[in-house]
Amino acid sequence: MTEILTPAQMRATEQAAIDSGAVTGLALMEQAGAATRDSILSYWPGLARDRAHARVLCGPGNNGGDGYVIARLLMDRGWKVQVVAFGAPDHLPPDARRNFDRYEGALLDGATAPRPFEGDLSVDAVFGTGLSRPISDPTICGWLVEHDRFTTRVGASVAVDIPSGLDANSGKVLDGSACARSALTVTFHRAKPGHYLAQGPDYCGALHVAGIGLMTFRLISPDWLPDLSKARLAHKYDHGHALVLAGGHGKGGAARLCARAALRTGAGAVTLLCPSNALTENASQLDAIMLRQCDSPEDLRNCLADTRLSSVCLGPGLGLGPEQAALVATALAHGRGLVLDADAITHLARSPEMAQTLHEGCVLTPHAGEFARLFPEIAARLDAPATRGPAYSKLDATRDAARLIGATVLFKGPDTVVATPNGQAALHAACYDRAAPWLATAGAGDVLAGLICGLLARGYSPFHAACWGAYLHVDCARTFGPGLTADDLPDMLPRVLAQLTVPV
Ligand SMILES: NC(=O)C1=CN([C@@H]2O[C@H](COP(=O)(O)OP(=O)(O)OC[C@H]3O[C@@H](n4cnc5c(N)ncnc54)[C@H](O)[C@@H]3O)[C@@H](O)[C@H]2O)[C@@H](O)CC1
Ligand SMILES: [K+]
Repeated sequence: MTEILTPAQMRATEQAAIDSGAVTGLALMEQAGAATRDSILSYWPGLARDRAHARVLCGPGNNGGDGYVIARLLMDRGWKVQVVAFGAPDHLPPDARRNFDRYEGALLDGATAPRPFEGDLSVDAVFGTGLSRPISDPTICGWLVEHDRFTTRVGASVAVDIPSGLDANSGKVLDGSACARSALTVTFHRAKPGHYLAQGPDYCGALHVAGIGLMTFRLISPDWLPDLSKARLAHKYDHGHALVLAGGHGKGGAARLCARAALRTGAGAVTLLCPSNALTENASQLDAIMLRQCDSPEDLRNCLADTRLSSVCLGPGLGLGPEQAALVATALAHGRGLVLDADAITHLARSPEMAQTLHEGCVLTPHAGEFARLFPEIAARLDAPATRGPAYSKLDATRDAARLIGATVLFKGPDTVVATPNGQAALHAACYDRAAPWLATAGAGDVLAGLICGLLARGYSPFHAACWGAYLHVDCARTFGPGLTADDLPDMLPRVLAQLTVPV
């Protein structure tokens, strides 16, 4: 399903992101310009090679501001660029004005008579979603006619956000307005109705929808999950190798639950690492899962030297002593996909230096208590009574935590929120038709950590592994139903996966 936003919804999304402090209008404009440049270079690879000559028509608003960014970025690549500027610079909105000032190339006043362009690429950044009335200014109309002719004659032309003169809401050319066709339209974040309705497709040419770093927040739903089947001819290590660290003698149950879940997600191999005093205990309870001794950070380093290892999980039943803290530090130094749960989170909370070594490959899976230990100020803000709307939410808290710590955070609960350091976020709410009250059972969290570790091993991103792990976790619980214990969860995965995947 591809979501479409009306221009008003798009403006509200941008404004909300700016108001939240997550991004500035200037940063969005820079991203919009960079995304357009990237689309140009990928759509016309020949131009990318040849250091082409571009003309950019820049309007009096923020669409024009995008145009100034594009002009600068193409010049940075060695292109020859000419901007045709409409409207007085002093009347440009602030972000567009900043980019007008940063552009140091050739500039032609848009009030001069329109002339044909003999270069390689023409860019229409005259009006975007701010178009509110027909374009009637004869000189602007003349320049748009030139752009339209260039599209027919040369072919390499781009509309920024929407062809100027086209209404982004209806796809209609405003009555009596000039409107220029382009070969390619690059719009931002989401397509608008006008790209698809009425005359829209005819004027847009091809359509690229480019991300500009706007935060999104989605519900984790089955239509979002990938086909988790295994490739027919693949080798086991093609599906990754997960490593799970276990605690000492008598403490291995949590790690075994975690390892079983990781293997059931389809990871090619799972190895449990444990101290020598726990080898017998674990050996007597594991078959498909490999077992290896680990009594020191040196042992862990040796193990991590195997390049086939694609993810690691630490925390369930690990222990809170200094030896285990050293293991967490060693795993973090290795930079692989890493799930940090339970005791590993406590080690991070105790050592700000260690927390600083977290990286983008890490997923932290705190429950509310662990979250409060790791992020006391954020937790206090979340726990404070909501006296005014909009009140600080679990979504806000998880996003702030992920940004602060520089890793993906999955904040557990019946309402589980996943967020990344760049503000991407998703929610899995085990309520309504997804309620899973039997999931409130000892060891369920260890299984979740294992699911995420297995998906990381298979090559999914930390964000997706966390989101899909949360979804599978609840599906397993719902599939088993009443009487569920954590041991049952991994054994439910085959049934859950069979419903999600295309049978081979
Ligand atoms: N708001 C944001 O944060 C972002 C906006 N972006 C760009 O900004 C565009 C929207 O910018 P604006 O809202 O400044 O609007 P536009 O740049 O589309 O239009 C500028 C202004 O021209 C005036 N105008 C409308 N119709 C006219 C006409 N027929 N003749 C003469 N003047 C007319 C209006 O006062 C309008 O505000 C988007 O399409 C997109 O390209 C991007 O930079 C991404 C971030
Ligand atoms: K435009």
